[in-house]
Amino acid sequence: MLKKARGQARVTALGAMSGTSLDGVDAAVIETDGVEIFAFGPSGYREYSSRESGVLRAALGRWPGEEGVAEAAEVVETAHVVILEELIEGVDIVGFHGQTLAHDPAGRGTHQAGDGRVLAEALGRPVVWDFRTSDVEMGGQGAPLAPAYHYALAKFIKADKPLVFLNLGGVGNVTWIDPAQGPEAMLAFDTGPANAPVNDLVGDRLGLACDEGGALAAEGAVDEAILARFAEHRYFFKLPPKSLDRDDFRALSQEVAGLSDADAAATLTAAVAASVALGQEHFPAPASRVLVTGGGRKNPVMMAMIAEGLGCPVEPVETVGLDGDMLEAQAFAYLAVRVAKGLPTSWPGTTGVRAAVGGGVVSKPSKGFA
Ligand SMILES: Nc1ncnc2c1ncn2[C@@H]1O[C@H](COP(=O)(O)OP(=O)(O)OP(=O)(O)O)[C@@H](O)[C@H]1O
Ligand SMILES: CC(=O)N[C@H]1[C@@H]2OC[C@@H](O2)[C@@H](O)[C@@H]1O[C@H](C)C(=O)O
Repeated sequence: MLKKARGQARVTALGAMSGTSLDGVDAAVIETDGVEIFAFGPSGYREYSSRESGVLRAALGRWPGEEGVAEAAEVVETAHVVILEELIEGVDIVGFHGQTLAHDPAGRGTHQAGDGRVLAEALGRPVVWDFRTSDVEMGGQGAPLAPAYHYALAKFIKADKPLVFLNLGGVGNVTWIDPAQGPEAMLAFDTGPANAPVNDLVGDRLGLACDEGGALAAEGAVDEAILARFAEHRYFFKLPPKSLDRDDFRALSQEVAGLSDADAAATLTAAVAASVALGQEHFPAPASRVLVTGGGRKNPVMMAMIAEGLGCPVEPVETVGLDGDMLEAQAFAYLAVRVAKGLPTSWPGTTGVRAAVGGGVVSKPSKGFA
């Protein structure tokens, strides 16, 4: 049902994100006209079982048609239907990101597992999906896409000075925003690895899902020689926009293989902070603050190391009343509405695309939802 607000069609949108941490599906409702955010609605989380995350992990780096991909897509679709059905009441449109299995914008493209048509049928709602492909086809990186939403959030919190949103998921990404200018003035890019290498380390060595509270890293010493070599990686010298695949920094994980558990965790955590510090060199002007979203904001060791490398306050998005667990799911709800309205979802400054583009495919259920 469409409601009228401030002369614009106000849409209730449900977004879902299955991130590079491979831990589960976040889903969240927002109300928006595709420009302004009017309200935040309910949200939910569906964790992947160890079997499911194993299926996804086994399909990492694979492309459509390759072994294990159909099974991964089924896992993604099934998990999404479970959590989205819980939140679907009153929802007009769904934004479905899917699970990135491979990302190679300069080569084979970008691959998110999960078919939006399956979800449209199961949920009886229009589903917007495949958000990244057309951006890549138009010369963009296909990522990050959250900047459009970050811009709306900057307006929502009434920011008046340049600020940065930093997402610490499996991979890190930043959006630099000058609220005095339009979205085309944003600069966004993936900073480097975030939680994925730490998760892989503690998973492989200790059977843990993550370094809870950064406790292991806190006990260790950073290997400065490994960190210095990491900072020489050619990625950091590339001008943004630029993006990463989950495992593009495999060499770093191999380098810490000879360290103790604690020293390896400390070094991988310091590498996250070093990438953010190197990233800030690219900002068009200094940021007044960095607002952190994603699971890494719950790691105080990671947060302290990042703050040390930046010259401004580094705070979780909760400081300004936002939900850092659901922000990306909200972003795909917001992007779905933008796609449905023919508004751009990325710009030359956010993905390097040749011109502002609205990516995404809209799939409608075969049986009537107007
Ligand atoms: N309490 C905590 N202590 C330490 N780390 C944590 C904590 N909570 C979450 N994390 C880290 O955050 C990760 C989840 O982050 P998030 O949900 O933002 O990732 P994602 O959405 O999968 O990733 P992406 O943004 O790359 O798509 C966990 O896998 C873990 O590494
Ligand atoms: C290809 C892909 O899925 N990239 C993700 C990943 O996870 C974080 C970072 O790398 C970011 O570029 C992106 O996700 C967020 C939601 C984005 O597009 O903004």
